[in-house]
Amino acid sequence: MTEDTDYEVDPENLPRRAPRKPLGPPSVVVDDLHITYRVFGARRGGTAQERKSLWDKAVSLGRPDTGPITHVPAVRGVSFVAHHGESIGILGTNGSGKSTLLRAAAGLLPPTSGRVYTSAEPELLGVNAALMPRLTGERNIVVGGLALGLNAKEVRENVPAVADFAELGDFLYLPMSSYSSGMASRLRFAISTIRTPEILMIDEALATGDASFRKKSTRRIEEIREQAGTVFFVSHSLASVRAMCTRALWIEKGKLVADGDVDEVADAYHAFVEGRTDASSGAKLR
Ligand SMILES: Nc1ncnc2c1ncn2[C@@H]1O[C@H](COP(=O)(O)OP(=O)(O)OP(=O)(O)O)[C@@H](O)[C@H]1O
Repeated sequence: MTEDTDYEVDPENLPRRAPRKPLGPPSVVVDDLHITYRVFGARRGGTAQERKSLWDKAVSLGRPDTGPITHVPAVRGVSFVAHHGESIGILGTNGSGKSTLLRAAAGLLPPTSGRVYTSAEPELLGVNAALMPRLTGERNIVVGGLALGLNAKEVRENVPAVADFAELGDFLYLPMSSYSSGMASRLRFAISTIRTPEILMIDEALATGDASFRKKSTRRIEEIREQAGTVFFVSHSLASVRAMCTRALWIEKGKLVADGDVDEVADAYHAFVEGRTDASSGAKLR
């Protein structure tokens, strides 16, 4: 077993994927996207290229302890077109660039080069989605709802349903700092899906939920997809990706090595993490 294949999720516990419908128009177009992080003062030395860059010298000026900037190419030339009505799993081993790709597609990271076009503002739901730990669950629902564009009346009307979906019980009136990670992650999911977003991006949000919550959230994602939204889902759980997605992108070392039917890509990825094939064999699926 490897850390990249989650055997804890019993596929029998997940609802069956709905039959595929004809796809709608494009919702997200990613064109030759490159994202390179710049890490300041990561180490002394650096390559000749790094030492030569005037920009790098300029930003290090006056900081004698700072080594040259290290460039971390997290996404390298990824292109794909997502359509309304698709749910797309993003697979890849640790550090392969999944979260970076998702954050860039959500407009939270500027491309180093390349373009991202979206038909609506994507809703990014992640384990780090910003809720406020000192506020109660109830206040966080209100703040989150307002941030999503609901009016005060709609927010008030939605509080009981969100609290119920997140299974908060009496914790609704306690600060979020007292919540377990599972409870906090259920609340994030419930808030982010108060209204049906056109493009929903989920980064491992379901990983901490128990089997029954995963079932419930999988159904909600299915509803969003059926209402012709596009769902992106980054997860290490192959079972969840297979259950929830119609298509999968597999990235390794920042490059897209496979893009196709979820079962075919998941099989190729599974064989790769089990050490039976190399990543290049997945490229056939593209
Ligand atoms: N803020 C950052 N600054 C510098 N490098 C980063 C930053 N965030 C990610 N990286 C690097 O970019 C690469 C891709 O990271 P990313 O988090 O996108 O991968 P991932 O596939 O989502 O990983 P995981 O499965 O472990 O969550 C990694 O080498 C990582 O170390």
